Amino acid sequence: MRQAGRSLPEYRAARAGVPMLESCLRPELASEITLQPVRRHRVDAGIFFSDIVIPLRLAGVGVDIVAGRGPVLDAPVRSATDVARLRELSLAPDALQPIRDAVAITVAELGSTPLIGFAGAPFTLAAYLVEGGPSKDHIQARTLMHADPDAWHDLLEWAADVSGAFLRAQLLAGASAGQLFDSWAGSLSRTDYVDSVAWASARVFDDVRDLGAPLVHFGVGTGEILPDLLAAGADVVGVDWRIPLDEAARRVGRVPLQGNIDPALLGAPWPVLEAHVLDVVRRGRAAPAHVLNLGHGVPADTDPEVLTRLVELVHSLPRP
Ligand SMILES: Cc1c2[nH]c(c1CCC(=O)O)Cc1[nH]c(c(CCC(=O)O)c1C)Cc1[nH]c(c(CCC(=O)O)c1C)Cc1[nH]c(c(C)c1CCC(=O)O)C2
Repeated sequence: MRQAGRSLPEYRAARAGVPMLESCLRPELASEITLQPVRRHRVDAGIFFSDIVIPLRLAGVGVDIVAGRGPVLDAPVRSATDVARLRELSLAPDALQPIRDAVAITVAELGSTPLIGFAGAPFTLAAYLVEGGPSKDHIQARTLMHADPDAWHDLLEWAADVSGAFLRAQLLAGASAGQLFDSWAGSLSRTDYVDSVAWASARVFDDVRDLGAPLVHFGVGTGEILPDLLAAGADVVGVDWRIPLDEAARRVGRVPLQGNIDPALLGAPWPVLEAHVLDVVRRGRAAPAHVLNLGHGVPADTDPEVLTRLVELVHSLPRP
């Protein structure tokens, strides 16, 4: 349950006075925040507390996370010249040390509970880099894709390499699985995804495949491209809340699925949420395996008791 920590008072206490990206780069703090929701909700795996823009920051890109808004760049990357300047930046071997340290501390504390590592997919990172911040339709990024295909290629290649290094560092330090978040891939036509984006996500998976960890590929609004997310090299396909898992299984074939509780229902009365969770579990049986989670992040105002109760409900169900 991504950003489960954000709804916790202990998260807000730990983060008090520390900027978001700074908290990701203090290994003891990042580890503590990763462990908080695992301790409280007794979920079956933790997700590493970090952010998709951390490898950009560590490579020297001027980026910050503005509360309530998201990642904001000092200077957007709009032209071939901007891309060439970006490509002069790279991750120094030592730059990822705080990430390795945080993962190592966390894995030691978690014991037999697995840790999921993650990275942002090149398109989603490019969407932030080109737009300079969060945007609705990622128009400028999608324009650059067609206006200057060579610059687009070079931008995605660079993003794939820093993201791949970020994910690889987590897996080498002890994370048990890796998830690639292409949060904004749903804004692309299928043709654009297949022709101009999928190769770069495949490049990230290729960077870590030799490590043998299961790899999850997730995007928001990606019902039309689920088979393409699989084809990029994933072992598991993540599904948002928009299509039911039995339909997702029909689209991707016999592949493990992850998903897809609608985050909006966390604020609904318990019987409504309970019926929804049971329906998700029932439809998930159409896949050969199902990793139950939310279709997207936990809303910050979610009552933590609801999350704990949801986990208890799922643990009480008979295993297939
Ligand atoms: C697009 C994206 C980002 N970051 C991430 C994505 C991809 C997943 C997705 O589709 O949501 C991924 C991410 N971000 C974070 C994690 C770590 C795991 C976790 O805490 O759940 C993960 C896996 C921490 C975080 N990343 C962020 C927070 C919230 C910080 C806070 O409010 O305290 C956390 C816990 C901030 C962030 N970072 C980003 C956004 C859009 C925001 C929200 C801005 C806001 O609304 O305040 C970029």
